[in-house]
Amino acid sequence: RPHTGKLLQTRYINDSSLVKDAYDYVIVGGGTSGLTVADRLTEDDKVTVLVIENGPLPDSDSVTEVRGGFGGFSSPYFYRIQSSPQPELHNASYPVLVGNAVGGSSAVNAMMTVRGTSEDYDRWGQLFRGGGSGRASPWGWDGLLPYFRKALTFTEPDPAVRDAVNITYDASYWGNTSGVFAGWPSYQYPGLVPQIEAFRDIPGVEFPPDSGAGRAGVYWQPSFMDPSKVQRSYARTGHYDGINRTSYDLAYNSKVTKINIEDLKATGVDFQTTVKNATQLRTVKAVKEVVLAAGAVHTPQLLQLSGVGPKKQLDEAGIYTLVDLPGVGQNFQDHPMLGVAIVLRNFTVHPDPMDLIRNRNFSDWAKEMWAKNRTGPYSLGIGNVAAWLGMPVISPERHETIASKLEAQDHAAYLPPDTDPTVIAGYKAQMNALATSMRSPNTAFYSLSLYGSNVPAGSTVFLHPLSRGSVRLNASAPQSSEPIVDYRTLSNPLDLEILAEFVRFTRTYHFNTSLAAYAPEELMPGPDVTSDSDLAAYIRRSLSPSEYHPSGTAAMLPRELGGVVDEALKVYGVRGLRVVDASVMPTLPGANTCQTVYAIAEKAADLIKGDA
Ligand SMILES: Cc1cc2nc3c(=O)[nH]c(=O)nc-3n(C[C@H](O)[C@H](O)[C@H](O)COP(=O)(O)OP(=O)(O)OC[C@H]3O[C@@H](n4cnc5c(N)ncnc54)[C@H](O)[C@@H]3O)c2cc1C
Repeated sequence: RPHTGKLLQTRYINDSSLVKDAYDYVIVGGGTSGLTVADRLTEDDKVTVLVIENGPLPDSDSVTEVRGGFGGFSSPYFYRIQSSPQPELHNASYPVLVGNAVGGSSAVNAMMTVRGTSEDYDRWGQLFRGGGSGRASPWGWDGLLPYFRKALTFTEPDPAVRDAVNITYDASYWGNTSGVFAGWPSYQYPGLVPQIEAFRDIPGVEFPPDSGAGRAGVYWQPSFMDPSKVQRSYARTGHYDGINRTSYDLAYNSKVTKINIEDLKATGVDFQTTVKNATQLRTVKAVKEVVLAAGAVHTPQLLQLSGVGPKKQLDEAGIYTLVDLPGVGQNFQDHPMLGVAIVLRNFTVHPDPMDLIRNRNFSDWAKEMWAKNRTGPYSLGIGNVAAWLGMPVISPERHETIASKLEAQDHAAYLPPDTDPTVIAGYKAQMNALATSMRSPNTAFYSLSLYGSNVPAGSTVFLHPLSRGSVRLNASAPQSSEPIVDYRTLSNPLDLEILAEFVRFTRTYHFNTSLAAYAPEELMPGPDVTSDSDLAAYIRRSLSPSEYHPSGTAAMLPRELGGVVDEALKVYGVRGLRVVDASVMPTLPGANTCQTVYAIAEKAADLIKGDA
């Protein structure tokens, strides 16, 4: 057999002949959620699990390095997918970034570790309870908080850095039992302090005690970083490497092509492994369950390829429909980003991030600190402080009007004409829930990360967009091509009105607070761009549809609301099949998605164990 002893020892498999015929659970996708669930299930040594991962096993500093956070678009560990042209954005097409490696998107993300507010998760429960209290739901804030705690091991920041810039946190919102770490860099820029303080001049802005408190406001958040190694901490390091269990196999460079479903029960999967340009085809059986963890772009693709999805679309692709489930691939959501650039001409707080380039003494010191003991500015990722604010704070004057307009909309008009009535009903329920959230200060719609330089802020992020996109098979080559990803950005025109309020609020933050003393000057969109129509034109030119948080395409919703999975994450109409990844989020959380994915996966593992 063409394998090496080394591979057997580490239990990473890249030769499918080493895969056994059957496992208790077959997990599709060795990413953030897949490895978390696999680790937890194999804590019982009688349980056998195979994880099948399409991507390679990276051995690269580009994955582990924390410096700067997001490593750019050119990583070899992304799928190569371009969105369909976006009609509301001058028909531009955008890269759809998702990780393609052991560790999935957790291996390539920007390492910001945040969770949404309590209302974000209570809303999930409400959608199952006709708008009633979501708090009582297993997926409400109270139901999820134990899993947020379980998902990460929190470590405290260095006291000197903490005191220098007033980092606040409350460890009671965190846990210490996971192999995935939430850590802190050993350096922060001093300019962050006045930039945080300026928010005190804005009515309604709160300063919650911790990023994990479930409350909107301005707060510090850790990074997905192993503080002792000062390296990325992710699903692979936390839930696979170093875990010595012979019951836990991981086949990489291996693509699942189909879920096998017999008599409406998932019995296993077909997959192909690429070894030295040769392709091996295999089938493996799942004695108990097949668990989908392929992410929000590929999980719906795989369901559709296996005959579970909207019948009309499957017919077009020549795929026999086993279960007509109209919600599969619908309800696609991501966080759009809009640049607003305002420079503070008199801001002279140093060192600042530009000094790494401009100031020789500072950059020499930074290099020395890093070389000596991995401390200093090079231990900083994308940043650790941001504002997460609700619409009553962002737009005290207009939010009520926008919420009322949302309730009065003919919601079907903003989905494609052939949308199934159940999916429309789900969209309406979501929009009504979001109209309520728009009136609450504790659902963050807007976020702005701070960097401590004379251009204080990054892009504004739209945390609860109203537009919904889709992921569907490419009917001309369903098996061999990537799915068609359509963000449908700005398809609900109220999104434009909300984004215009974001620009106006970002101006307020720079010009009407203590930052005004630093001589702000607006570079983008520019001081003359003030009317609704000029702002809309700017937004259409500048908006990016994605912060790389694809979600919602196998939504946990009642079936009559276009749902794909129930509250136990089981796919409607098929036994022995669950989804455990970002696809199940019915609405996005008002936060980057990775921490929520870990919490969903931790909870999923308990649900699966409970049924075994
Ligand atoms: C560039 C980037 C930056 C980001 N920054 C942040 C951030 O700073 N903070 C944050 O909280 N979130 C961030 N995110 C989002 C976050 O990382 C994701 O939401 C989360 O990791 C998704 O987890 P998942 O389990 O749903 O999917 P993934 O982790 O993507 O895992 C899916 C896995 O399934 C595999 N797969 C797919 N199809 C198949 C198949 N047919 N057969 C076998 N395997 C398959 C994939 O290769 C992949 O490894 C970022 C994401 C990206 C891409």
